[in-house]
Amino acid sequence: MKICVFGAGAIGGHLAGRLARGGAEVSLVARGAHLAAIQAKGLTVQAHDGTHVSHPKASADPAALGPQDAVIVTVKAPALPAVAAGIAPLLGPDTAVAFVMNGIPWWYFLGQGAPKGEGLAGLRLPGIDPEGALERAVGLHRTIGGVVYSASEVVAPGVVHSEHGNIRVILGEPDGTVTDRALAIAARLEAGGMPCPVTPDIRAAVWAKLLGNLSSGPLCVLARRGVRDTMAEPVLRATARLVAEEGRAIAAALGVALPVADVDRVARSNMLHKPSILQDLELGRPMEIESLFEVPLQLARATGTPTPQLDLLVALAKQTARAAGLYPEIA
Ligand SMILES: NC(=O)C1=CN([C@@H]2O[C@H](COP(=O)(O)OP(=O)(O)OC[C@H]3O[C@@H](n4cnc5c(N)ncnc54)[C@H](OP(=O)(O)O)[C@@H]3O)[C@@H](O)[C@H]2O)C=CC1
Ligand SMILES: CC(C)(CO)C(=O)C(=O)O
Repeated sequence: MKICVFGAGAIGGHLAGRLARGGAEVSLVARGAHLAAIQAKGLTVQAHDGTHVSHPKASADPAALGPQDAVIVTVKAPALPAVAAGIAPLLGPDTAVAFVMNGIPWWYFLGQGAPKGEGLAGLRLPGIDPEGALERAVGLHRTIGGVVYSASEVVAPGVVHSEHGNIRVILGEPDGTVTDRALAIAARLEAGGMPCPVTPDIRAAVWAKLLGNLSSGPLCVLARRGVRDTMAEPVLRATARLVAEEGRAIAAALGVALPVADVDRVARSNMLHKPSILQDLELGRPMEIESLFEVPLQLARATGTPTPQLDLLVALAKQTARAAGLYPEIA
């Protein structure tokens, strides 16, 4: 099975390594020093189950890789317009495109399985897919939703480190059907050591993961410390739980009933890992503020859900991003 990972940084690198181990004909789109290192020395993935080096075909130019059976998109959300502009050469008539990323995805309100509430059905999210470029370039018919649990970082060009063994990808079609194409990608990931259930309710999986990003992201950005160090301050751990509860309330208002256990899980999180949004701040890279924080808050407003903790923390996180030149100033 030919699978291309578009944006093979921390997560994409980890997945590409797993796919290679699982016997897929894997290629990747990357750039800069990371690409040069992969081309020269291969892709190294350091994980709980060992260090694995693979040699996938790698290019900055999708045209050099050609049509695929599946593409897995693992860029940060601000890079999605570039994916829209560049993905065409990877697409054949039946190519599936799985978006395995954090945050509210561009397709959330589209298609059969989407929320039907007033003002929500068919809602486009221009903060995530400006001018619908991705929807046009990929289309809902190709799209598979994805969520990933893997605390990962590019620790040197060509080298991805993943912190713990509690890893998994969850795939799901936006319309809730369990398709052969999703199962085929999942089988390749599983063969490479990445558990990969295919769910009929990918929107619930999106929110269950997002609770973690909401509860730890803004606080770690403000503290500029990893999860464990940030949450060592008891008030901040208590706040993380309140924020997760607010996220759960937004999800509920959209028809996604998450168990309290999801709040418990994220409120207990004790990983050393610096959330990827903090990695971006520290490295001066565009931050995923829209898909992780802003859109959830817009949905809170649209559904009349109070989110006082999140309002304050996201406002402060945005100011931090602005001070670093990584988020637009208020006009
Ligand atoms: N890191 C983590 O622990 C986790 C991250 N996630 C989510 O996974 C997604 C990916 O995050 P992560 O892997 O950390 O991000 P990274 O920044 O590490 O990886 C994205 C990669 O895509 C590359 N890229 C972006 N645009 C292009 C382009 N046009 N052409 C070629 N390469 C491109 C980037 O290159 P460059 O660096 O040059 O911009 C980078 O190497 C995000 O949604 C994130 O929130 C989810 C769970 C955990
Ligand atoms: C912190 C973590 C692992 C989970 O919330 C994450 O998703 C990220 O680094 O972006």
